[in-house]
Amino acid sequence: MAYVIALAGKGGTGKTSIAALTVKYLMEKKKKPVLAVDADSNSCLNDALGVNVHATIGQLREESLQTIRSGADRPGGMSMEQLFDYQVQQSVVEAKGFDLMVMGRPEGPGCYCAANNIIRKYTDKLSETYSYVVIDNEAGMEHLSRRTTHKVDLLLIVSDPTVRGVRTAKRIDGLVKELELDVAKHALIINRVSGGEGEELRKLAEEMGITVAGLVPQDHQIFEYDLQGKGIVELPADSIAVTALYGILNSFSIG
Ligand SMILES: Nc1ncnc2c1ncn2[C@@H]1O[C@H](COP(=O)(O)OP(=O)(O)OP(=O)(O)O)[C@@H](O)[C@H]1O
Repeated sequence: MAYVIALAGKGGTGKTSIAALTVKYLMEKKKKPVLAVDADSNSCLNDALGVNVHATIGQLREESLQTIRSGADRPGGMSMEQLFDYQVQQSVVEAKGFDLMVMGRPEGPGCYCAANNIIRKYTDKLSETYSYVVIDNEAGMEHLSRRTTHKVDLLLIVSDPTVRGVRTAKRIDGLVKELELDVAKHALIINRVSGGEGEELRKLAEEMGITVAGLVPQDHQIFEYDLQGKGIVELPADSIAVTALYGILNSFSIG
């Protein structure tokens, strides 16, 4: 069974960037198959990973529904479920060192939940094939209550370096307990820290009863890579964000 790391946090905190750098860490340090799952319809994990996506779960679901409605023949007489399983396997982007599955932007009533259920089912199914799964979750908290991520070894909650950010993180932290989610460990990363505020926010978070995993600094190289359209998985080892995050991840005993 894979070791599952999920990322949560409100939009714009750098959750997707931390997810991509976590994939980079696992590829470099563990050298075993990694599955990245973009379960956030608003984020672009593929850009951070520097790969193109040809089909999302949302699109595949739409296509399958159309096949059912049109009564068209299915290849090899496959059942609808077999066809969809096959398509999902085909949609997984195979990159150097990791694979990627994307939820996309499901349209129409009920589609969001359906796509979420599909992604959950396939994450479970595929987690038997991979040693590590990294899930970039929906921004905000409602996804946790939908239990997109039901077996999670490590949940990293990402906050920006603001008091409001830490308070939002506290709400997410509280939900983990309240909803009795299947999360073995959870901790906060304060991202984009550029000065003394990081330590003050760490203190505030700890006073609120949140476990702080560590601080990741504001890194100009991330901006440069974004500007050049390069995936941040290519960041060099001397990147200050990479160094800080690797230190944080080393502190967890990731199997
Ligand atoms: N440590 C960092 N240093 C510099 N820039 C960063 C850092 N972390 C993230 N960023 C930048 O902040 C912006 C938001 O990051 P990202 O897209 O990862 O956030 P997000 O929380 O996933 O947001 P959303 O859910 O809206 O996509 C991006 O432009 C990203 O390049």
